[in-house]
Amino acid sequence: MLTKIIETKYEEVKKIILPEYDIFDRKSLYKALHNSNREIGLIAEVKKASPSKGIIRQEFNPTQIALDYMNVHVDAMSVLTDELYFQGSSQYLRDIKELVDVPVLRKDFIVDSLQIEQSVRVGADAILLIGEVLEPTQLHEFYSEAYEKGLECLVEVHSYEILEKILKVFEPKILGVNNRNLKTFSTSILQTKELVTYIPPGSLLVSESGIHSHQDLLDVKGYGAKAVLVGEAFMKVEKPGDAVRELFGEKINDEG
Ligand SMILES: O=P(O)(O)OC[C@@H](O)[C@@H](O)c1c[nH]c2ccccc12
Repeated sequence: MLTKIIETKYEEVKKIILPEYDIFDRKSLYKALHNSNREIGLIAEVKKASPSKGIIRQEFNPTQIALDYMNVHVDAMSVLTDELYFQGSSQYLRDIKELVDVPVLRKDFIVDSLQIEQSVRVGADAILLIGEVLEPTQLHEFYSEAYEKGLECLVEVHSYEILEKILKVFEPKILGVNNRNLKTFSTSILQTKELVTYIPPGSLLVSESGIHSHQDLLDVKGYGAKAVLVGEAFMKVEKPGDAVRELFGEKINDEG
């Protein structure tokens, strides 16, 4: 599946028409997670569908979801912009960026530097770079290019093998362990536990995917994650904000 997604990306990149340059007030993802409102940083995801789960949220109103996330003070938001496989859109990201005052991560499969410029112009504060998709030197080039343009990167890996290769080249400031194997789609939060000892002390560790319960949250925090990236658990329920509070074991009262 990953191979197919990447093939599609290379085709899409050929057809990119860059939007007009616009001015956005960039926010730091690193700082937001580092100075989290909670015991562990939270990136809340806005995602309608995925190749592994199909449609996750039928009634999908991205700005409404973003407002709901704002109400419960998430530290950052992740917006899927891939259209074909995740039913996302860069327009969703732009709309959300204009509405919220937390950093917005563009969740897509970056394979070409044109997509970085596109991310700048649609208002992203950060982009995702996937270790399983890019060669380490290429990833590092994209990383530097993004930072030069005022964007930050979440560098994601699933396996130790890929992490090791990347760390030979550089140490990303924000490092994500994706608990989901992008080839098989199976998730296990133990992936975070397994890789945590190899994460450089200067990198902020984000545990991504497959976090559903308060216990999962406590577990990854116990392993040493400094932040979590959660999508499905919030998207499945009518009010994503309620699910945020539930995940953190916070009391939900009707007035709030
Ligand atoms: O919905 P979940 O299991 O909470 O996962 C969120 C996020 O980690 C996941 O959407 C994701 C992580 N890495 C990705 C790369 C591409 C697309 C999506 C992803």
